[in-house]
Amino acid sequence: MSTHIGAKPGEIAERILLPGDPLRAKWISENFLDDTKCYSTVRNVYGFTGTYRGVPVSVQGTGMGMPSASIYAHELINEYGVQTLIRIGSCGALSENLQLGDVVAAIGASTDSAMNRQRFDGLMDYAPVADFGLLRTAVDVAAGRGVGMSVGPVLSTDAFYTDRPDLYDRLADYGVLVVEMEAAALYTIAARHRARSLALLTVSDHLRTGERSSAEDREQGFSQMVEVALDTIIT
Ligand SMILES: O=P(O)(O)O[C@H]1O[C@H](CO)[C@@H](O)[C@H]1O
Ligand SMILES: O=c1cc[nH]c(=O)[nH]1
Repeated sequence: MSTHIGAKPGEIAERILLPGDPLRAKWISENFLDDTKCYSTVRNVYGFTGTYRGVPVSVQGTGMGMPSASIYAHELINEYGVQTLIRIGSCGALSENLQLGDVVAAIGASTDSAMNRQRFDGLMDYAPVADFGLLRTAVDVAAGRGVGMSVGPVLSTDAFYTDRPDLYDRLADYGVLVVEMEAAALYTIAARHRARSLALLTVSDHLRTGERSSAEDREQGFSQMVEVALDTIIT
């Protein structure tokens, strides 16, 4: 058992999906994986291992925000030997070209978080990016499934509720498609420890139109993204 995960050695697969919402992890384990076992209920942030098309795959909730997601990414890689991590999250659209339910693959993640500023002594702006091989596979898988997945940069923010929407507008001017709260930390930690990571996101809110998905949709409405993530992670 690590500090925040209750699994015994060997109970977590080398391939893992990472939703923020622990109940999304449970829904995925019940509806997409076979032979599942819950390996952790610590803090009610559930983790499960099962198989997908015969390949062992785990799914672990990470909570909301980069400090929480960083703890899970760090312990999964360093204490359980996880090598491939795909975040499957919800996000808010900044681009007018996106609609609720659209899937986005994050090629890179800008951030307002101080975590990497501290990591590099405030002297460097590190550019957190997706693993190219995983991204390429996800693009192929989405195309094969007829899922119109957008690929582009995202914002990983510390604040779900922002006082500075003008800065979101400016980032959108620079091509940032959506806002979420974890990808930058996941990409940074995976790179640091030589693991592979990718963030796939489904648009749950639209910051231009004000549309919002229900809590139930955020928990159980992301089948297309989950299927793309699972086909990608076993390839
Ligand atoms: O749906 P999840 O994966 O939690 O992701 C998004 O939803 C949460 C905010 O509602 C943040 O964690 C954000 O990144
Ligand atoms: O607007 C949104 C929606 C989901 N997640 C976010 O971080 N922001």
